[in-house]
Amino acid sequence: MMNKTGDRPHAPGAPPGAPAIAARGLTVVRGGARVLDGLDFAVERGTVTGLLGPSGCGKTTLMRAVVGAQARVTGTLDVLGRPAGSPALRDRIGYVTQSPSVYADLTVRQNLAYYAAVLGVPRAARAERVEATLADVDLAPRADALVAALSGGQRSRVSLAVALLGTPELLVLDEPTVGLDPVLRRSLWDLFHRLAADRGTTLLISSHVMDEADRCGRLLLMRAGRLLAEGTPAELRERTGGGSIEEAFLRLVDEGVDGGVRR
Ligand SMILES: Nc1ncnc2c1ncn2[C@@H]1O[C@H](COP(=O)(O)OP(=O)(O)OP(=O)(O)O)[C@@H](O)[C@H]1O
Repeated sequence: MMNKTGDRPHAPGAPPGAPAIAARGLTVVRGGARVLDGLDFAVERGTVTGLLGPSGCGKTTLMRAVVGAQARVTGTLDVLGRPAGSPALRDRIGYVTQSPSVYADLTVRQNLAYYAAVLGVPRAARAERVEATLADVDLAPRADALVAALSGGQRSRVSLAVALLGTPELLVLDEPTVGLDPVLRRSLWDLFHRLAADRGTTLLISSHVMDEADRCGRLLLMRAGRLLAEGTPAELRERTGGGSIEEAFLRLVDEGVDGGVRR
């Protein structure tokens, strides 16, 4: 199948089953420091993968590299079978940053209608796609409210809705549940799993809150620009003998697997 730009959907040599993200020796230098330092990992398609680590460990930088928005990236980084940043990936990836990027002086529905047009959703399908997306993020009751009048959590759901409009194959979400109440957090995680199960969407979701770890199918644990471990929550617990992912994380730090001082 050809896409809009006439490109093949997979890079030469990249099999259709290639991981959604494959990194080898991924390194990023910012302000003279290596903020990502030789990361090797893969994110399989159709998974909900959590990118966990303390504030400042490099999660946002990694996500920016994946979506092609980060300068000074070295090593290998393939996304959906193509080098990260390839123009052909643009409408196959949805990226939601920590700061909502929607228009405060438009209503929720007006924002979605505008972005549906920008994203090239056919005119005849737009209204239906907007309504379905409003329902997905649980914002139908606030559809006619100005974004300026919404709470922070509601605003971030409008940004999420914009990313969903394009039906991306890969969704990259930077701390989407920060500051949300537990009920809303649960409903968003349910939505993330539904997207993976029903549409085969791959989700890479960052959080600095370790208690969200068990909501993810797989985890990438980061610290200080390095990958401490990857696996399912159960695998990481088993490997470290820790009770919670937070304990597993601390054990990995103590073991010095991140290249820190070994005891
Ligand atoms: N523009 C910049 N120039 C130089 N260093 C930067 C720049 N932006 C970020 N950094 C540094 O890069 C490192 C990684 O930052 P990054 O934003 O990726 O971390 P993070 O894990 O997403 O943090 P948080 O959870 O607080 O969002 C930090 O040490 C930060 O100080």
